[in-house]
Amino acid sequence: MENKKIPTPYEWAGGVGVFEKLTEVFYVKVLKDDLLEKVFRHMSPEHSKHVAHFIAEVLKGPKFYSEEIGDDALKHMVGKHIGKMLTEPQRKKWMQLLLESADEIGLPDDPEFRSTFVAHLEWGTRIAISNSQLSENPVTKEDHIPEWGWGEVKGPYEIVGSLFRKKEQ
Ligand code: HEM
Repeated sequence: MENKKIPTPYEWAGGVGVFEKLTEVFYVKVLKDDLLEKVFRHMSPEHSKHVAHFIAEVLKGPKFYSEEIGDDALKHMVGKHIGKMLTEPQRKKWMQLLLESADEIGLPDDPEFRSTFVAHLEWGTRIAISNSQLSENPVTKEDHIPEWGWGEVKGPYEIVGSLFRKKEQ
């Protein structure tokens, strides 16, 4: 693995256009969904792009969302969920539709990428539900937008041939 640059999950996914396409397809589904339509019917025109840019930034892409929103980007994002009283069935549906959209647009489906991608979303949606029960924004100046790497599975960049090949020490 010497001298080999490890791609970020963002790069592996294919760049910002892929994330924008993902959320575009996702919100078409959301607005047709019984559980989620009422949650998102008043979303801002930039919402889909902002969510795409946030996820791209978390997966170690360029700081699109931070640059668009400014210093308080995380507080702004969390603030959008505060008081919304989102439910677990809504969260589950959000996950289901997002992952269906991922398959539809051909987001990489190798086990390593999907594992880190789903891990982030599973974590993020649970935080969103939890924040939505609050009436005040808990984000402080010390908090920052998370960064999500490859995690324990290691990346597909290490896998040539068998998925289960034993790694050289
Ligand atoms: C990993 C999971 C999630 C991420 C990354 C995420 C990301 C975001 C971002 C970046 C915004 C702010 C958009 C902007 O600045 O214009 C936002 C707003 C919002 N999110 Fe989430 N979110 C997640 C999960 C959820 C879930 C599970 C729900 C509901 C079931 C939800 C409901 C909303 C709503 C209602 C808004 C406000 C929409 C608007 O007024 O424009 N989010 N989300």
